[in-house]
Amino acid sequence: MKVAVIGTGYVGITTGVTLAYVGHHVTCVDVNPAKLASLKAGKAPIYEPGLEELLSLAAERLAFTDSYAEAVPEADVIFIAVGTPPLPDGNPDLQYLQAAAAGIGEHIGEGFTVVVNKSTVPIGSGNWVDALIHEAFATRQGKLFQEHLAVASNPEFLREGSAIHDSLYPDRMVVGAEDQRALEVLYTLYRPILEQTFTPPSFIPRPEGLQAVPFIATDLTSAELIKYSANAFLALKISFINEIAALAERVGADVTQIAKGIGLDARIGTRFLQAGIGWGGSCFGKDTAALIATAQDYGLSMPIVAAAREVNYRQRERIVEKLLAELKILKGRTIGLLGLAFKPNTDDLRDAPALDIAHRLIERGVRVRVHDPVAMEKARREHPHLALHYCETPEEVAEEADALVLVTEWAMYRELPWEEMARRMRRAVLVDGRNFLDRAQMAALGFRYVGIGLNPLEPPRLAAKEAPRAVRVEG
Ligand SMILES: NC(=O)c1ccc[n+]([C@@H]2O[C@H](COP(=O)([O-])OP(=O)(O)OC[C@H]3O[C@@H](n4cnc5c(N)ncnc54)[C@H](O)[C@@H]3O)[C@@H](O)[C@H]2O)c1
Ligand SMILES: O=c1ccn([C@@H]2O[C@H](COP(=O)(O)OP(=O)(O)O[C@H]3O[C@H](CO)[C@@H](O)[C@H](O)[C@H]3O)[C@@H](O)[C@H]2O)c(=O)[nH]1
Repeated sequence: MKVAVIGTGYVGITTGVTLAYVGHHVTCVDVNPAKLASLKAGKAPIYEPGLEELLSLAAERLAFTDSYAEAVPEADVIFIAVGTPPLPDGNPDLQYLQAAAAGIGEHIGEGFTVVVNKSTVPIGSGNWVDALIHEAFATRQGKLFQEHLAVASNPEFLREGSAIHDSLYPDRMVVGAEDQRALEVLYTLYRPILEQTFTPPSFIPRPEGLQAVPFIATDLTSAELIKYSANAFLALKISFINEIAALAERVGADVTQIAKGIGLDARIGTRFLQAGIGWGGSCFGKDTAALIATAQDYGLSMPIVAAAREVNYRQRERIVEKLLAELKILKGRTIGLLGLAFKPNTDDLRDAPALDIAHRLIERGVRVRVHDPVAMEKARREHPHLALHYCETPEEVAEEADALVLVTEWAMYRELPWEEMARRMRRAVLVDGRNFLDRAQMAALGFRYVGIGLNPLEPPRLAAKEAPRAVRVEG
């Protein structure tokens, strides 16, 4: 099929590249000339594992342009994947969506076209996009008949850092539409993924046992609300375990044991119960705020979602409190942050806890040294006024530091020469904001190790002779 993708951010470029990889002809449109130049040169404009390799494998079926006139008229399916960043009142800024819909309306072709909203948008946006396309078309050449256009919602659930994996092997595919033809076109478009008939790229293998992806066909409004509900639920799962972590610390329990103890109940599930600094990134904060704002428009409050936000943002201040408890005075101290990106395997800094914590420390008179394996250049560019001391290596961050905070659990931080790091520091205080490192090992190396919700005592272990009777879960 011929596909156009409007917007080549994390979602747009992943959608474009994976659809081209499974056999479709895709033209990606963006208004950012730097992104287009990079993509045309075969370079990924973002750090996303596997993206550049897939760009190269699918190159002959991919084109990049800033022209709607080039991409839209011939397309059978047009995806909208522009940003919907938050406004100060929590509502998403829809100006990019509006511009995309207008651009599509001005250039849409004569054949039947499905316009698919992949951006995360407020309830009712599908109908709004439909109206905008008709309006823009009308200014050009009169009435656009309903038989030429169907608008669908196809929310995206990919995670940054594993975007290609999540797009090739999604847990489910959700499509909402009022027009059955749209559902059929999208089923056909996604068939290679739904039925897993494509040959997996060697560097992102198919998960064992995956044979087919559930296809959820629903109405537009439900599809839009599914996206917000999924993100809100995941966000509150993390906030829940962080709330328990705070209590665990007070009573001398261990949150990692609690997460395991509740998570193995299949109704709860072990994933997204990792206590720590809390969530950041471009989606959870924005989407929980948007859900609350939408509910308000309909005269409802969302106390559970609001509480999840409150708990989350409190976690960042708790790091400062832990540093204060260790160092007593913060003014004049040097503190090193390991990791800037909001999670590993991405260079995304949107709502990154590291930047927020750095800001809070600088306000209290701390000198902040930072390291991140991929996000430093972006941080310099996007936050020129934040007075950070960027270090080329983690060892440099440790130099004369009064404390280190591990903010992002990059795999490389496990392998650091921690003994040497401790020697370089003025005080070997280590706040592990992700409970990522081996606390016993760190203590043995001379660190004062502070985690999130951890019992400083090692838990007792079952004697080995008891093991054969039951499945042992340890670690
Ligand atoms: N990032 C994620 O992990 C993720 C996952 C699921 C859903 N989403 C949702 O998907 C949407 C896109 O998110 P993102 O992170 O990819 O955004 P992004 O900011 O990375 O990318 C948006 C792109 O759209 C381009 N753009 C803006 N206006 C345009 C226009 N009029 N025409 C063409 N291009 C235009 C921008 O230049 C940019 O390249 C958002 O609604 C987001 O909530 C994001
Ligand atoms: O147990 C956990 C799991 C995650 N996090 C944090 O939560 C944030 C979000 O992580 P993750 O969900 O892996 O990354 P995103 O790329 O933000 O993906 C989320 O947001 C996307 C945008 O809407 C959705 O598409 C995805 O399904 C949804 O997982 C990060 O700061 C993580 O450090 C935790 O603190 N504890």
